[in-house]
Amino acid sequence: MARQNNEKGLEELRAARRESRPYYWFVAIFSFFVNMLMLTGPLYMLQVYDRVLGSRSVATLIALSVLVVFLYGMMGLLDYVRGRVMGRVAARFQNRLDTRVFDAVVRRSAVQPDQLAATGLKDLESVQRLMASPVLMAIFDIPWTPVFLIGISIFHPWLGILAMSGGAILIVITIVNQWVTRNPTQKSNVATFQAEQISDQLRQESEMVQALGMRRAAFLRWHEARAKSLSGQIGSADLAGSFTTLTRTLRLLLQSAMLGLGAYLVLQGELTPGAMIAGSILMGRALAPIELAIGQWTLVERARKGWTNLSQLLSEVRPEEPRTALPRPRAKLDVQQLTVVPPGEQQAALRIVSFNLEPGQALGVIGPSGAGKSTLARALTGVWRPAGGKIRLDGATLEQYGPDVIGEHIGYLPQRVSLFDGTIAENISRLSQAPDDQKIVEAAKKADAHEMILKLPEGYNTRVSGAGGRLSGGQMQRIGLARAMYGDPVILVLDEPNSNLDNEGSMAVNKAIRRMKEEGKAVLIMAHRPAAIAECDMLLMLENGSRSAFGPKDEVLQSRVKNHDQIRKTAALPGGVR
Ligand SMILES: Nc1ncnc2c1ncn2[C@@H]1O[C@H](COP(=O)(O)OP(=O)(O)OP(=O)(O)O)[C@@H](O)[C@H]1O
Repeated sequence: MARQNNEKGLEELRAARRESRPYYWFVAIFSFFVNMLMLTGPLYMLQVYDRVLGSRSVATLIALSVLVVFLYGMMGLLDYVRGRVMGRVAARFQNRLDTRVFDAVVRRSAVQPDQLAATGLKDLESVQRLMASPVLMAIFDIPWTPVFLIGISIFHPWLGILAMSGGAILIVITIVNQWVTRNPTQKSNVATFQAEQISDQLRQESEMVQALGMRRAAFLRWHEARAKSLSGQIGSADLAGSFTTLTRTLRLLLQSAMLGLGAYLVLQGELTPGAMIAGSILMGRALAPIELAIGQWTLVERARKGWTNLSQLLSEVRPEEPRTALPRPRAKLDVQQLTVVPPGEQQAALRIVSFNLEPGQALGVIGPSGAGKSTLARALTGVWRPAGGKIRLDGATLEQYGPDVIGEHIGYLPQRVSLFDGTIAENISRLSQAPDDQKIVEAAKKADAHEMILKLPEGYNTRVSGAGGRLSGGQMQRIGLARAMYGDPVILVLDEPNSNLDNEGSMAVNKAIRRMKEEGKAVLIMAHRPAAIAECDMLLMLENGSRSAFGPKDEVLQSRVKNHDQIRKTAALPGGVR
């Protein structure tokens, strides 16, 4: 069932892997020669024992040795080249999927920040690591194992039987290893991930941890997760280690057993001493790839899990369809019967809400905490998709524009502004590859942040961090407003713009709203405070996710006052509302 659901993602991963098919052939052909050249050692041994020692010819020994040096040199070269090719194939695979996986991670994190989203990029890296590792090369070598085993059988059938039984035991150990280590490895990976998450969060909130005297409690919480992760890691390393030791010991034992059996056959006159030594070496070569695979099983297991996670992520977050480019819209917003269900929730946070906004208007969205104001802002900026109803910008639904284009047309100032590591200019230009200085300054001026930025030590080149660094809450909000206005959007969505602002800051926001209106654009302001709706012409009241009033500001306010009076009067009557 899960396989079925992941089919689309699997197909994408396989397509990316298929792109390097010619290189796999190249590596397979190189592997053929490498494995043929692996016979150099046993054949040299055979010749030295059976020919050189018999004939006592130094010249033959020198000639053979020169040949062996050359052949080993060739083998080393081919092995090195195939390793480099696979390293590049792995990098190519990762490169091909980087954009797609990154996009899927960002889109999923916005609506469902779960483990699948958090580990997406690491999952891709784990697959890439396996592809570039010697384990994958071992897969190209494993088909040669039977060939070597047959080679041993040619020396003597009994030697062949012993080698094949040894090989069979190793294969059984590989299967048991995979079966036994899968769960502990996965559990340990999950525990490690949780410990990392806790430490990341505590680091980000270090100020609060310090200020509230939470250091000890925070440490204990992290330590508990860390201890779980460590014990998980030790457990799975112990398990993996015991299998590695078991296989290594078994291989050494088998090699000696081969020698012992070979010696017996030599004594019986059924085998030459050269064949005895060569058989033992050949068996070592035959079983080496299996031993390598077992030794590196954690890598294989991590990549396998990564592959499954990626296929699920890519199946659930499908690529965006290419869209026909639409002309720059007018500031006409039409919201019809909008219902929004927060990701992972059953209950709608907005229910059948309709309203419209014309160019040159500002709409205040007010209502108590939890009424659905931020939910509306997220839906209008395309972060959360409507579960029902439509949002139309100048006639076209938001999906018809595509997420990046929507960002250009609808500027958004979230309730909690956070900046990215970089300069203020880079932040205002939304980390654009080709930032336009003129547009940056223009946006800052519109947000009335220009003077404030110039006063900072390095002006627009002042570096800031995720949490703002040296900036105050109000300064961050003004830079957030400039970022929202970068690129001249037609609609501006401001979620609680005044929450961190002083009087001057609030006036700056009001000025920005006035200017947008004069330019024929539209603004939506989600607000608690009356100061924030001073510039609004229209008012939308939300209560418990539903529209309780919508219309010109004064009318809505008056009707609310009337209602209020009415309620008060009713309450005053005997038996009225108490
Ligand atoms: N990410 C989320 N996941 C699940 N539920 C959410 C999420 N965000 C908001 N909600 C729920 O949606 C409802 C509306 O929340 P919303 O943030 O839109 O309210 P709000 O009017 O903006 O409140 P405030 O004025 O306090 O910011 C709440 O019941 C809240 O619990």
